[in-house]
Amino acid sequence: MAHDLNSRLTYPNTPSNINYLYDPALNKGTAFTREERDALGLWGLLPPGINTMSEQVLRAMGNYRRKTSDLEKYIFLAALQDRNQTLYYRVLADYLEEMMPIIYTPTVGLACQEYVHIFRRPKGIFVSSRNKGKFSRILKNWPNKDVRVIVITDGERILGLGDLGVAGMGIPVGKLSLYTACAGIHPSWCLPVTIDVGTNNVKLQNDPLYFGMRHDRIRGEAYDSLIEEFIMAVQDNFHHTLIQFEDFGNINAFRLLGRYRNRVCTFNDDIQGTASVALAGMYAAMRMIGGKLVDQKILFLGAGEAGTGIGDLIVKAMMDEGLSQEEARERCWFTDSKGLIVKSRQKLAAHKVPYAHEFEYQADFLDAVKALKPTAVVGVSGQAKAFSQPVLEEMARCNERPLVFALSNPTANAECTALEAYAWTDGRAVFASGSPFEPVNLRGVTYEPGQGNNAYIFPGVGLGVIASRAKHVTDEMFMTASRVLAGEVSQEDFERGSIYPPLVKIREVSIKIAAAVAEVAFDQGLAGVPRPDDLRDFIQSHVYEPNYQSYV
Ligand SMILES: NC(=O)C1=CN([C@@H]2O[C@H](COP(=O)(O)OP(=O)(O)OC[C@H]3O[C@@H](n4cnc5c(N)ncnc54)[C@H](OP(=O)(O)O)[C@@H]3O)[C@@H](O)[C@H]2O)C=CC1
Ligand SMILES: CC(=O)C(=O)O
Ligand SMILES: [Mg+2]
Repeated sequence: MAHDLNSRLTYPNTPSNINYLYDPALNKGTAFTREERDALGLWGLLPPGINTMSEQVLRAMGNYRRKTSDLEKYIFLAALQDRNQTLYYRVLADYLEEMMPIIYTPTVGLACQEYVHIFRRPKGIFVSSRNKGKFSRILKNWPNKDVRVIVITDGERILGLGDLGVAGMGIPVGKLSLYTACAGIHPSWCLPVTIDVGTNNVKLQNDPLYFGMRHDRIRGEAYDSLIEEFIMAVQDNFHHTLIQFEDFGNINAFRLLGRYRNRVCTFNDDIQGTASVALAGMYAAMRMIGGKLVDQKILFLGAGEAGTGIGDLIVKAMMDEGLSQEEARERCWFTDSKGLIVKSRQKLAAHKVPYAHEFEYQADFLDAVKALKPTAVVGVSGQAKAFSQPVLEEMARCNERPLVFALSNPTANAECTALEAYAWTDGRAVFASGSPFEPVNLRGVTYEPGQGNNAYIFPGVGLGVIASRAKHVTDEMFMTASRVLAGEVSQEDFERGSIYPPLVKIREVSIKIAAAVAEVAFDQGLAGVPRPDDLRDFIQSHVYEPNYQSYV
């Protein structure tokens, strides 16, 4: 008997009637039609009335808005995704602006911090040090065989929140929701992965509810061999799968990008996606206030993945505009936790070395601003409030329109708020932030700053790469994405104070980015399919719309 029960519980090749209700990819809930209820044997398992999807959206939104905290809203949406995937993506598509701060930064950060306490059902694949040698077999446990994009984290640098171990899984899950919501990548093509190599977060290790590996982080060769095993397991199991590295610590991120970028189809979102969205912001800012990229002097607070990633792409973009590499690097300055990066500093990490200029060392950021008089400050340090009133006042003193990008996430880690950026620069700052801020009203003027977040980039780049079956992801693709994104910012956006298009346009923008990225793949000889006559139609043919399929 027990055997019979177990075999019934095993997922059959042909879904049984109950699978149509309990498999989120199949479920339509009260929207199953009469004909489907007849054909699938669903009468009696549902209330007799039949709802349209619009009615279901209305119900979902009512329930969502009744939740009194953002974390509760997150849990509601996660449960909806587990229950009825199509409806989940429909409400995201219809209410993206309202839901983005819940499924993504800032609330996803809180959800990761609370992950082991709010956990209901697993999403994605977990591989750990315990499974060494078995990664390929584990990937075979994933029910979808046609996986086109993986977002993987090892949980070491989750937003600006540090090491969250296996609880970092909320990030790949959230990023892949955006792949579908913002670029229409089919949900069944998406696989979130956490590689659990331990955690150095003592609080988590001591939390009785923690369900990750309770040892310190594996480092060195042992770590590298786990990553290598995973990359090879992906090649064994799937074909043409894009692997996005997300929120790895920089102790590993740069090395892994260097090792894999020309071997498989991969990119690091924090290094390259962030670079692309920041460069787009710079291009758009130049359109907004006039001026040339090559005339900017940019001072970064933070010289890690995001910071030097942005620096490296801006250098490439300045070289495109005629500067030598050396001249371009001289326009980018960095401070890290030890102060201004200058030639005299000893033992700099490799990613910082190109930006160690001959200059007097400054320990303090304000002193660095005073000494260098930058046209732009870019915050990618995870340090809340580091763009203090004196810093912003100094920027406003030296610049008619200072560029102030507070890109650190989540909101509580932003280098300054939107209100601070405008208030301390007499409303003259060109401001963007990694996490969203409410519109600011200052002396009768309303500012609606844009979100300088890689979410504007990775879905479109991913779609272009997937559709063209590109072998590798190149810097030219990210630069192209920056140009397309900047070109989508309208005069109306500038007038409300934004250097990014509104989120309601993100799907349309992502599709344009995808077409341009695919074009680069064809031009660079990296595409794995023949060049289509109409790239736009070709991309569109890969786009999933969250509508119910008919089962009869
Ligand atoms: N808006 C967006 O799209 C994105 C935003 N981010 C955000 O950027 C932040 C950093 O991410 P990432 O670059 O990957 O992280 P890293 O850990 O790679 O880099 C952080 C950098 O900040 C520096 N830093 C730390 N404390 C201070 C301080 N007190 N003063 C000056 N610098 C300091 C570190 O210095 P040191 O080198 O000395 O340790 C390091 O250079 C995070 O908050 C993340 O959420 C990241 C990716 C995308
Ligand atoms: C947005 C993002 O990727 C980060 O903050 O890490
Ligand atoms: Mg990230």
